[in-house]
Amino acid sequence: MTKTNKPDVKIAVRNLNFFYDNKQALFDNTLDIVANKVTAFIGPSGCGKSTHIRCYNRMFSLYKGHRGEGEILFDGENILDPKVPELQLRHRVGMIFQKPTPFPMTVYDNIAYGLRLHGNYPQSELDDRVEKALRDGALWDEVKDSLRKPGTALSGGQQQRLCIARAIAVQPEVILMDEPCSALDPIATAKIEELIDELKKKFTIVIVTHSMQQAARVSDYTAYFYLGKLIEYDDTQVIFTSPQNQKTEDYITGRFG
Ligand SMILES: Nc1ncnc2c1ncn2[C@@H]1O[C@H](COP(=O)(O)OP(=O)(O)OP(=O)(O)O)[C@@H](O)[C@H]1O
Repeated sequence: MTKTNKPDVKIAVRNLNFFYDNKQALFDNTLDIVANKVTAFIGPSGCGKSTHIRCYNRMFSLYKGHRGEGEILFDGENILDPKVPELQLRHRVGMIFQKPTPFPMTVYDNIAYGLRLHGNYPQSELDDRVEKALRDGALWDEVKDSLRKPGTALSGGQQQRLCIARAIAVQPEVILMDEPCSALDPIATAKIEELIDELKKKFTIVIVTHSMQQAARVSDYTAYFYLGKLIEYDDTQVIFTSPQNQKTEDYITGRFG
């Protein structure tokens, strides 16, 4: 099922096809990402989940020969159009990767980096914004006495929350998360999941996950991909309790994949 005509659609994807040179990786993907909700992308390895979300910030444009066709309407504007400036797009769409990627600098500077890039704040305001981002990233209490330590000295789970805090510091509208917990233990994973629940009040979140339990726990909507095609997209509860497509059912019941 494809969700259409929702008043609070943040990203409307229409007939998205994607090519790595001659190899087609996505086929006619059409779906709506609803604002201030969590949408999970699930499916077996290599089915195009990462390829799909990376189109939302046009990350592929870094590579010659990788191209997306169709439309990705972000608040109505087609962000596949090269006329939409990349810097502006990456400001609006934050991204969290599988492995935490703190910059090789202090905890403070990890957050301040993007703020300095996008604004010219006096020191006291910069301090306030860094603190707010770390609070919103559920990390402040753990790092407030070690802001001058390297970000890379934090634990894996803390590093991932640092990356989330860094992403939200510049106040994006959408946060993409590509398997954000796959390198984390269950306790660190639980903290990120709690945080996701909190963040959706302010941001629209799209998460790629290999864990169906995680998709069921954190998301409002779930999209099932297979071989680059969007097979089914619906309320998470529907996908996990009464999927309409046999392929989805086979996947979520573990008969396949
Ligand atoms: N840089 C690339 N060059 C060529 N083909 C690629 C490239 N990246 C991905 N692919 C191919 O595109 C298809 C979709 O890959 P993608 O990484 O999007 O899938 P995925 O569902 O996110 O997989 P996983 O769950 O393993 O991360 C696969 O067939 C993959 O081999």
